[in-house]
Amino acid sequence: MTVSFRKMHGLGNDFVVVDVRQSGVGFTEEQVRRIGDRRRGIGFDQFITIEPPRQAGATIFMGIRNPDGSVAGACGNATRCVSALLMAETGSDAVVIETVSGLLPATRTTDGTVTVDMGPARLDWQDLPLAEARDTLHLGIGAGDLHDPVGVSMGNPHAVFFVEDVAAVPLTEVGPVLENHALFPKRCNIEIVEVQARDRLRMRVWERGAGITQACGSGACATLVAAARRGLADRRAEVILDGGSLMIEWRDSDGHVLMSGPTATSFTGIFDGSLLA
Ligand SMILES: N[C@@H](CCC[C@H](N)C(=O)O)C(=O)O
Repeated sequence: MTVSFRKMHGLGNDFVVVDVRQSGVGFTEEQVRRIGDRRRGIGFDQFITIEPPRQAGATIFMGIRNPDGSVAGACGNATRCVSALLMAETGSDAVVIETVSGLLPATRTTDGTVTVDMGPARLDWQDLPLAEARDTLHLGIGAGDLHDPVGVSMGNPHAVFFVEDVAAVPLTEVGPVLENHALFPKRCNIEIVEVQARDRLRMRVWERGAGITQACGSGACATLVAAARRGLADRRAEVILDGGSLMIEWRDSDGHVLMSGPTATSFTGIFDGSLLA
């Protein structure tokens, strides 16, 4: 059996996308790790499966896995990429992506930008989850010069640290320490953020199960929410990541977070048998 895939990215946050709606093919944790090897496999920040929908109203179900094989509850950049694929397939400018965290409606504008309703920001300590009850506005932990992040769940956990200069933070050192902090029983995505203006935030990310990536859509959403909660930003802002910018809005009426940005396909291919053995 041949299995084809598509390599996509959103601002350099890259994905192997496999459509298993017809074949029903499944991938073990070991296979995902092998495909994720950037020298011996293909390499990706997230491995994405397009599956038949499980809930009424959804166009497809999207499975999300990190290079270490772990399952993730949200991936903003992949949601835009998969939405663009389905829009091309259906000819519609509106689709609904289902994940383990819920239904995410997406729309496309004439310039090709895709906007995803990432759902409500979840702010209770159980939502992340944390190991114990704490106010998510002040988690009170730290590493190196980083201290006291804001906790936000966008269907996956984020801890957002505010700093003077994102370039000065040794993210490869503090990232793994904070990702695996005892306060996070399911580990955590770590964002460091420099507030440049009330509508412009510069962010770098250490992703759970992936390490430093060029962009993290759910992390950009968590960043805006955290900055607004701390009174540092308005409810709509540009979030500038290593790979480019996303526009993020935390809607007043229902607390949903809207993320807008580009999508791209790099190439398509067919898995060699040895990767799936
Ligand atoms: N790159 C993603 C987030 C991917 C999942 C994350 N590493 C996790 O484990 O929660 C995005 O664009 O949101």
